[in-house]
Amino acid sequence: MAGVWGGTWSRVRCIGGPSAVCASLRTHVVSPVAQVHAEVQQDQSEFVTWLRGRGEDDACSALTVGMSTHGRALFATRPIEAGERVLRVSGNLIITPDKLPMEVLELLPKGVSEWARLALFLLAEQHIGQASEWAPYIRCLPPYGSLHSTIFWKKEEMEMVRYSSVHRETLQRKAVIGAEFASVLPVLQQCPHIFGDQVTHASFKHAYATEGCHVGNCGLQWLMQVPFVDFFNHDAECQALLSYDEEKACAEVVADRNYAAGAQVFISYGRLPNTILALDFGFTLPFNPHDQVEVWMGLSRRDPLRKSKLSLLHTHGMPTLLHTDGSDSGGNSFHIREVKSVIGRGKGIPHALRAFARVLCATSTHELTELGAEAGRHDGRLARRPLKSCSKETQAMNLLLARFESLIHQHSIAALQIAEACRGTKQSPAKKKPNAEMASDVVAGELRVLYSAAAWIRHHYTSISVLTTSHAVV
Ligand SMILES: C[S@@+](CC[C@H](N)C(=O)[O-])C[C@H]1O[C@@H](n2cnc3c(N)ncnc32)[C@H](O)[C@@H]1O
Repeated sequence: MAGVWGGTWSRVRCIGGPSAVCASLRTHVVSPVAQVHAEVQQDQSEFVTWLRGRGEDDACSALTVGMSTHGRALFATRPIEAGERVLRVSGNLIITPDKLPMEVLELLPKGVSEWARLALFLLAEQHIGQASEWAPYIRCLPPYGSLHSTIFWKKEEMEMVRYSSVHRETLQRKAVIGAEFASVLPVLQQCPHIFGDQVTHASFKHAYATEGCHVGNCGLQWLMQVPFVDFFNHDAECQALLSYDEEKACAEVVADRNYAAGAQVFISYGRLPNTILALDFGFTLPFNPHDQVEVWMGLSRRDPLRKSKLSLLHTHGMPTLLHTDGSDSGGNSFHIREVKSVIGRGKGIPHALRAFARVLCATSTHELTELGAEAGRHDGRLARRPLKSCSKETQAMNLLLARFESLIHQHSIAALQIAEACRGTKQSPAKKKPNAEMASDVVAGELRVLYSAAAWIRHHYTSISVLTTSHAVV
C-alpha cells in the first residue's frame, strides 16, 4: 500500500459523511446542511482543544483545521516560508500497531499485518466511544460508507477500469482483507468486551481502508497514524513529506513553498499514480504527473527457445513471475511513465522493458549467446543497447509498439464507455458518480502515458539506423 506520509504509508481520514448525519436530523427545524456544518465545525474545534490539552501546541502554532473542496484540510494561520517547520507532533500522539490492548496482542496470530492491527485499534476505540482517549480524533475519521477506494466499487464500476492494473490490485486487496478478517475473527469473537459483538467483514473492511488512507511509515520499519497530520491534503507537485525524528521521537513537516495566511497547506503522499490514489485513498487527480501504466511482456509457450531465453533472463537478473502453482509465467510487468520528450533520450520507457523485447525477438541460440556475451563485455546487464542488426532492433521495437497500440485501443474503448457514464452524471448532478469520474482520470492518465510511449517508439524506430551506427544506449 502507498502512504500519506511519503513512500509506503497511506492513511488519511475523510470528512464526516453529511448524508449519514442528515438522516438523524430530519425531525429538527434547523436546516440539515447548516446542522452538518455546525457539527463538523464543532468536531474540529473539539479536536484542536483536545490536541492542545495533550500538550501538542507545536502542532497548531502555524496551522489550523478547516474545510476545503477535498474535505478537511490544514490552513496557514500566518504567513509560512519555504523551509520552515510548519508542524511538530510528539511520539505520544502517534498511534502504532502495538498500542492495541495487550490481551488482543497476545491473542493475534503472527501473520496479521500492521494494517489489520491498526484497523483493530480503530474498531476497539470506536467501541469505547466517548470514553476513548482518542474520541475527538476518531469522530473526525470517515464514517462508514463514505470511502471511495476501489475496494468499495460495484462490479459494474470496476468494469470501467478493467484494462488498468488497479482492477487486479483491487481484487488482490479485497482478497487480502478477506484473509486478514478470517485470521482476526477468532480474536474478535473472544474479545466482545473490547470490540463489541458487531464487527462484521464490512466494518473491518471500512476500518482497514480508513487506515489505508491515514497511515504511513515515514520510511521507517513500522506504520504510524498521526492525528492532525492526516488532515493534510495531497498535492502531486508538492515536495513536503512527513518525517520522523527517531532521536527526538517526534514527527514533523517542513514547508516546500511559501504560503499566505489563510492558504491551504499541502504535503505529498508520494509520487503516486492515479491507480494507487484510487485504491489507497479513494480519489484521483485529473492530470496526475505521476501516472503510469503496467505493461505485461511474456514469452510464448510455443517459442522453441523459451527455456534458453528464460535461463538467459534469469542469469542476468531479469526475473519472470511464477504462477501460484509454481510454474513460470515466462513474463513480467513493467511500469512505464509519461515520456516527456519524444525526441529525448527515452526516459519513461524502462531499459528493462526494451531489453525484454530484444530477448523475445531472438530466433537462434547464436543470438542468445551473443546477447549474453555482450552483457559480459559491459556491465552485465542484458540487451541494454540497441541490437546490432537493424532489422532485429526494428522488430523488437515494433513488438513494443504493437503492445502499446493494443493497450491504447482497449483504453480508448473504456474511455468512451466512461464518458457515457459521466454524461449521465452531468445530466443529473444530484446523482453524482464520483467513481465514474475517478475511472475517467485513471484511464485518461494511462492513455496519456501510452500515447507518449508509442510516439517515443515511433521516433526511435525512424532513427534506428543512426542509433545502430553509433551503437548508442538510448
Ligand atoms: C489524509 S486525508 C486528508 C484529509 C481529508 N481531506 C479529510 O477530510 O479528512 C486523505 C483524504 O483526503 C482527500 N484528499 C486529499 N487530497 C486530495 C486531493 N488532492 N484531491 C481530492 N481529495 C483529496 C481524499 O478523500 C483522501 O482519502
